[in-house]
Amino acid sequence: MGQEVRYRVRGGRPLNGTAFIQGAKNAVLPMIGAALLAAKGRTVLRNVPIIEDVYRALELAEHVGAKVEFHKAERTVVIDASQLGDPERAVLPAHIAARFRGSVLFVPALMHRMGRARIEGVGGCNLGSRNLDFHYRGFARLGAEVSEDSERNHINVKAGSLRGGHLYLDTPSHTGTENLIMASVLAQGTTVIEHAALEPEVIDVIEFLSRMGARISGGGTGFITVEGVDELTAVEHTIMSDRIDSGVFAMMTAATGGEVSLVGANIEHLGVARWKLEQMGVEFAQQGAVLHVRRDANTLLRPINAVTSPYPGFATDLQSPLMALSTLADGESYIHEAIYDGRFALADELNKMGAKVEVAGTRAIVHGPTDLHGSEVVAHDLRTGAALLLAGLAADGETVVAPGYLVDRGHSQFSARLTALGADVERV
Ligand SMILES: CC(=O)N[C@H]1[C@@H](OP(=O)(O)OP(=O)(O)OC[C@H]2O[C@@H](n3ccc(=O)[nH]c3=O)[C@H](O)[C@@H]2O)O[C@H](CO)[C@@H](O)[C@@H]1O
Ligand SMILES: C=C(OP(=O)(O)O)C(=O)O
Repeated sequence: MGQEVRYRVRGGRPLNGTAFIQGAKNAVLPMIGAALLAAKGRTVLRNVPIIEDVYRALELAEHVGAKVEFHKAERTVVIDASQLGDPERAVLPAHIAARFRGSVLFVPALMHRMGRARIEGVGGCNLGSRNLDFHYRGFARLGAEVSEDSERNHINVKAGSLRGGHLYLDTPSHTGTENLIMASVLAQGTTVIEHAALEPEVIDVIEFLSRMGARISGGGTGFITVEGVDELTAVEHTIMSDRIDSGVFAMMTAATGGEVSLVGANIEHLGVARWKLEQMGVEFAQQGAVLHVRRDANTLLRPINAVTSPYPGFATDLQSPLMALSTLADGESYIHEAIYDGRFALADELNKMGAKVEVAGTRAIVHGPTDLHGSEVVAHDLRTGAALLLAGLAADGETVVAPGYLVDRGHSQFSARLTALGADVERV
C-alpha cells in the first residue's frame, strides 16, 4: 500500500538550478473522468504527473470498464472508454475511491454512460468537513435521482436521461464546478451554472471538454453556460503545469536561499501567493514559459499576513508550505484558513522542530524567526508533508517525514527533483 514510504531530509543546503514542474494533479483527475464520456476512440493525455492519485484514478477507470495505458517515461496516458456501458460496473468501490478526492469526478461519466452510479466512498486530504452536497444537488436538478444508503454509507445515483437546468454553487467549489459541467455537457438543452469556480484547472478542463466537442461558454467568469451535445469525441490534450507544485518549489527556494528556474511554471497562476511571497522578500522573473525564483540568503524573510480564498486568492493548498516558510521570517505572521475548518495539523509538527506556532480555530500566529531542528514528523495530509519537507530543508540535522504516501499522492518524483537542485533528500 506504500504506507511505509518516508522522506529523509538533511537541511542546510541552498537550492540552485532547474526544476521541472509537473502536470497539474487537479486538472488531470477531472480529465481522466471526462475521458470516460467519449464513447468512441482513444483519449491521449500528455504531461501527466506520476503521482499516486493518478494511479488511483486509472485503477478506477479500469474498474468501471475502460482500457488504460500509462506510458510513464512519456508522461502519457491513453484511455479507451468505448466499452463502458455495463450498469453492473457503475460502482466506485471504497478500496480505490476512498483513497483520493478525485474519485467523485467519475460520477458524471457513469451517469451518462451507464445510467447510474454507486459511490461507496470519496477520499482526499483530511482537512475538516468536505461536503459534496453541491454536486448531488446539482445532479438532482439535472434530473438524476440521488439517494443515500445510510446503513452502508453509499450514495446511489440514477440518471435516465439528464436535461439542462439552472444550477448554482453556494461557494465556488472546484470539483463541484467541474462535476456540474461534466454532468451537463451531454444533457439535453441548456445548463447555466452560477457562482462557478475560476481556478486555472477548471479552465483547462473546459478547454479539454470543448476540444472533445462540448459547447461551454463563460469559463473564468463565474457564470458558465453549457449547451448539451449528443456525443463527445476522444482527443489529445496536454495538461497545464501544477501551480501548487510551482508554489511549493518557489517557497522551498525561499526557505533555503538560492536561485531556481521552474520550467513550465506560470506566475499568473500563483494569484495572490505571488504578491505575498514578494512581500516576504522572494524575487520572481517570468522568462517566457520558465519562472525564475530567487531569495537573497543574506537577508531574513519578512513576516506575512495571509487569508486563503478561491482563485485568484491565496490558495489553501499553499497555506501549509507558507506556514512552514513563515517560521523563518523575522517577526509574527498571521494566517487565516478560510476554506477548510481543519487544515492546521501542521502546526504541532512544526513545533516539534522548534517552531512557535499558535492556533486558535481557523487562525494561526507564527512567531518567527526560529532555528528549526530536524525531527521525526507526521505528514497528516499531502501539503503538510510538502511543508515538512520544506521545513526539513531549512532545519539543522535530519528530518524524517512519514507517511510518504501522502506526499506521493500529489508531488511527482519529489526527492529526485530536489536532489537535482542540491538538496539532500531521500525517499526510503
Ligand atoms: C481534486 C481537487 O481538485 N482538489 C482541490 C479542490 O478540492 P474540492 O473541489 O474538494 O474543494 P471545494 O472547492 O469543493 O471545497 C471548498 C469548500 O467548499 C465546501 N463544499 C464543497 C463542495 C460541496 O458540495 N459542499 C461544500 O460545502 C467544502 O467543504 C470546502 O470547505 O479544491 C480545493 C480548494 O481549492 C483544493 O484544496 C483541492 O486541492
Ligand atoms: C487538498 C488537496 O487535495 P485533495 O482535494 O485531492 O484531497 C491538495 O491537493 O492539497
